[in-house]
Amino acid sequence: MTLRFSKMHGLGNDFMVIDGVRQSVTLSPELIQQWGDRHFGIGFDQLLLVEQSTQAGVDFRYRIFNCDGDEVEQCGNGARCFARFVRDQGLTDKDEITVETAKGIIYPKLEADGNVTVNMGVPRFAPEEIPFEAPNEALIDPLIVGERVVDISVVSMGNPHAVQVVDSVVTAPVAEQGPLIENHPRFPARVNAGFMEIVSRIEIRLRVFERGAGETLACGTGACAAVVAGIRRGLLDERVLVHTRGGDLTIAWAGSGQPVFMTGPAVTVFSGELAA
Ligand SMILES: N[C@@H](CCC[C@H](N)C(=O)O)C(=O)O
Repeated sequence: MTLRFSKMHGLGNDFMVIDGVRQSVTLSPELIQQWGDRHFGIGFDQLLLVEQSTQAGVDFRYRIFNCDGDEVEQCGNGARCFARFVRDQGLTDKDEITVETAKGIIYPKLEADGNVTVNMGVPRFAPEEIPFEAPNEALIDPLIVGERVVDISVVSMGNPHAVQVVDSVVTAPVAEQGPLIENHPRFPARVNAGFMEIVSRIEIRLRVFERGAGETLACGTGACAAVVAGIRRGLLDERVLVHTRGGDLTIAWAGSGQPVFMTGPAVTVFSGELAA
C-alpha cells in the first residue's frame, strides 16, 4: 500500500501534509520520528493530518504532530499550509474554511494575492490555560533559566508560549536557553520559547525555539504570541510586521478578548508517495 503526501512550508517552517479524508492513515510516534528525520526520512518540523470534521458545520479537522512524535494543539504556519492543501487537492472549493483543531476552531481565508489569513482565535493568559505554574496571571514573570533570571510573558495561542524581549535576535541565546525554557519545570506541558527584538512599534524580529522541534525558521503561533505580549506590554501597535529567519508575517490584534489575525504565505514544495 502507498501513502500520498505533500511537502509544504510556511516561511521555511516545513511540513509533511497527509490527506486522511481519502486515505486511511495509521500513525505512531516512532513512524513520525522516522519520517521526520532529515537524513533518513522525509524531514519536517511538523506533520499535519487532514481529516473529516467531527462537528456539524465545520469543514475539516486537522491534527498536528511535532517531529518528536507528540501531538500538539495548534500551528500557525501549518494552518496556512492546511488551507492551501485542501484547495489544491480539491478537497474544498471554498476560500474561507472552518477547521477544528485540538484547541478549538480556527478560520483560514485564502487571499487573492496567494497569501492566507487565519483568524487564530483569542489568546489566553491564565496560568492554568498555558499551563504554567504561577500564583496568578501577570504581564511579566521572572523565570530562573540556568544561572540567569529571564523576564517572560506567557501566552496561549492554543499552544503554550514564553516570550522574552532581547536586544538583538542575532546574539539572543536561543540555542542555550531554548531547551532549558522548553523543559522548565514550571511548564508541565513544556513550552515554545520566543526571543523578540523590538525594531519599532510596528516591526519586530523573532526567533522561536519550538517545543518538540528545536529552533525553526519561523513559528506562526510564536509570532502571534510575541505580538500579543508586545502589545500588552505597551511596546507595539495593533498591526505588526514580524521578521522571522524564513520571511515575514503580518500579525494583527485589537486587544483583550479579540482574536489574533495572521497573514503570510503557504508553499507546496513537492508531492510524493511512500510505501506504508
Ligand atoms: N510551527 C508552529 C508551531 C508547532 C507546534 C509547536 N512546536 C508546539 O509544540 O506547540 C507554528 O507555526 O505555529
